[in-house]
Amino acid sequence: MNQPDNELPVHQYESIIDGILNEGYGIVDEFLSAGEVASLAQQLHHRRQAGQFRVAGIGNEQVTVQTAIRGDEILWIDEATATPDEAAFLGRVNTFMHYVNQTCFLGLRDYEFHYALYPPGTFYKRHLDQFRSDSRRKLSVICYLNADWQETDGGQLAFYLPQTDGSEQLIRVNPTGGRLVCFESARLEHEVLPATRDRLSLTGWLKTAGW
Ligand SMILES: O=C(O)CCC(=O)C(=O)O
Ligand SMILES: [Fe+2]
Repeated sequence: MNQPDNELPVHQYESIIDGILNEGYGIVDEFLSAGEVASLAQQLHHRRQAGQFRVAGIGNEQVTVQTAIRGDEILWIDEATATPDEAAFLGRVNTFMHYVNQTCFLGLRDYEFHYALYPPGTFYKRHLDQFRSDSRRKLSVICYLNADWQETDGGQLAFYLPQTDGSEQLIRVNPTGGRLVCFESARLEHEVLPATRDRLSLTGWLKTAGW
């Protein structure tokens, strides 16, 4: 998955940044190839079968589990125990983060990522990703690991885009394998709709330094 500098997918980075600036969110397809999606999905399942996943919580410390708000199971990726594919994914995100810093001056320094699996019927109600006590989260990044996702499978990511007249526009994005979605963590309210099959992703945040 490592790419030499002269082959960086700069066009992908540019279209993500353009999307965030112009629409409030950026999307690129094929951030990961079908083969990469398949191997990361396999590693997710392997780790889940090994009992490494936990029901996700709400808030910084992930202490409160409230399935009426969110029903996904997650596993934070630890660089020390990452598989080569996981490390390569993080390396790619790191390259994107540095590109964003050079072009947008956001001062991003760090990132954190977890696998997420939403079993059928589970969801994540409308929310913002930046918690009161952690303003370091600047950009939310989600990369989907679902082969052959169909519209009828549900599980869309819904964005609530504020309009100048005070109304909201609802945008629905399918969690198509290989697709990467990125938006400002403090600004864009969003929701995960229930699906009829397992919904897999790598979700994370690009963060500034400090507290
Ligand atoms: O999986 C998604 O599409 C979004 C997940 C999300 O909103 C979150 O984990 O905060
Ligand atoms: Fe979120």
